[in-house]
Amino acid sequence: MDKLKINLPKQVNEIIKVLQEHGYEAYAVGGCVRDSALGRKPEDWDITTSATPEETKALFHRTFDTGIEHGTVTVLLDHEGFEVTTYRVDGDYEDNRHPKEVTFTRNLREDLLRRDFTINAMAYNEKDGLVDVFGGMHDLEAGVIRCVGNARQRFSEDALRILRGVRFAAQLGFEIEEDTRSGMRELADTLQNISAERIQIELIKMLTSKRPGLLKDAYDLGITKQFLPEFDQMMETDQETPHHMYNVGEHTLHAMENIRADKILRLTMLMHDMGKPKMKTIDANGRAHFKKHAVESESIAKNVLRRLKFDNDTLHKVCKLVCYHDYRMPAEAANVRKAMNKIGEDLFPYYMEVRRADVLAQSLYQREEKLSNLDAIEKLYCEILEKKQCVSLKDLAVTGKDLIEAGMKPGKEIGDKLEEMLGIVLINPEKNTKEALLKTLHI
Ligand SMILES: Nc1ccn([C@@H]2O[C@H](COP(=O)(O)OP(=O)(O)OP(=O)(O)O)[C@@H](O)[C@H]2O)c(=O)n1
Repeated sequence: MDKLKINLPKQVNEIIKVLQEHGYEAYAVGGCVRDSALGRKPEDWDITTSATPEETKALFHRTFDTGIEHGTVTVLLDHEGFEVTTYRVDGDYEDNRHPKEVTFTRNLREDLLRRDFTINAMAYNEKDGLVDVFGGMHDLEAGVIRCVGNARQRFSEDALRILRGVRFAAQLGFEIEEDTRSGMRELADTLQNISAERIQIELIKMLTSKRPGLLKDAYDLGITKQFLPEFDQMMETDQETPHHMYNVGEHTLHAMENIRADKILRLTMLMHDMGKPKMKTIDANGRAHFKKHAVESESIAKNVLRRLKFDNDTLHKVCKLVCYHDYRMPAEAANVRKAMNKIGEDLFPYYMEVRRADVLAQSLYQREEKLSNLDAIEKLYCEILEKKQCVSLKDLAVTGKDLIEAGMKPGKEIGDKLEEMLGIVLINPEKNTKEALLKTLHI
């Protein structure tokens, strides 16, 4: 266990050695040690040291203050930046905009004790090898997420850790240890104090992990209620229809697991049915209906994405896909061209993935028909691309300028006419020539 050998990047080694030569301790720490032990390539390398930020800055030519109030200095070597943080005893991992008072220490063990989970509380350098005082390697091997020391204390230091715990379980396929779980449950409501930006980062990491279905665990622990009560409502809405075998929330979890790990796709599946709880009606036969739920889901998705401070590009794409997730059509080329126009050429392939994942998370009722309809639509879509057929104004054979030259007055009518011509071309692609389209002007 303690023979773990990590190939530290040469700059990390150099920073550690310079600090050591000047009488300080220094180690690679946290996620990079965890990922190396798992045989994964770390995303970034963090260094922890007994030197204060001022002492670190005095030893390197090029540094800048990344989060000096948190004790973090970035050292630049070979045009790359490496974060070097002074040992700390407070577990304050808040974003830099809301710094709390931070206490530094010269003791590595105390620093590790304040980290979130045992698997994230290991340090490494070439001189001492692995420093693993809280059984991180044991938990990595056993596949366990366990808080370092007292779980309630760790979560009180930073409530985001409650969500991080589920995120790591989802990413690594690990189980959450019992006491850590009960700490999460007890303190779940303190997640309310965490900024939307920090929640968003963890949520995306979790949704794009190999087990997005673990959101169910977050629901069971009272976690989703704190920042995504819309998901709880779905978990509490049954679907009494032959098309479904799960309630709305469970269907959502399956739909997420049936689609590839892409941020836009997973967010779309998470929110595609959020309008169902509100739109549910039951007919005289006891059968549930969810008319117009897609439009309602779109409006809820917009609110949720704004609340969680997502960027406009993500908001636009996800809302569009949510709005069209239930858009069905007979598999005929003209319908597919019209749908490509409505949904957008860039989003249409996503739309097909969304439809398929949705169907696969439904009951077997009419599944074969639904899937063969999607197969046929996909085939038509490929043919349309191959033949480079026009599905939007940018590929129309005439422009506004052509219409003016043909005698039309500049103004709104030009736009209307172009749309009308596009309508013709979507039905009959062979009419996409200047000659054929200008002829329609004189009818
Ligand atoms: N709320 C937090 C955030 C971070 N950490 C500590 O800081 C390290 C680095 O945090 P971060 O970069 O956020 O996460 P990683 O563990 O590196 O994981 P990932 O790269 O997957 O986000 C963690 O390993 C952990 O030791 C912590 O104790 N509590």
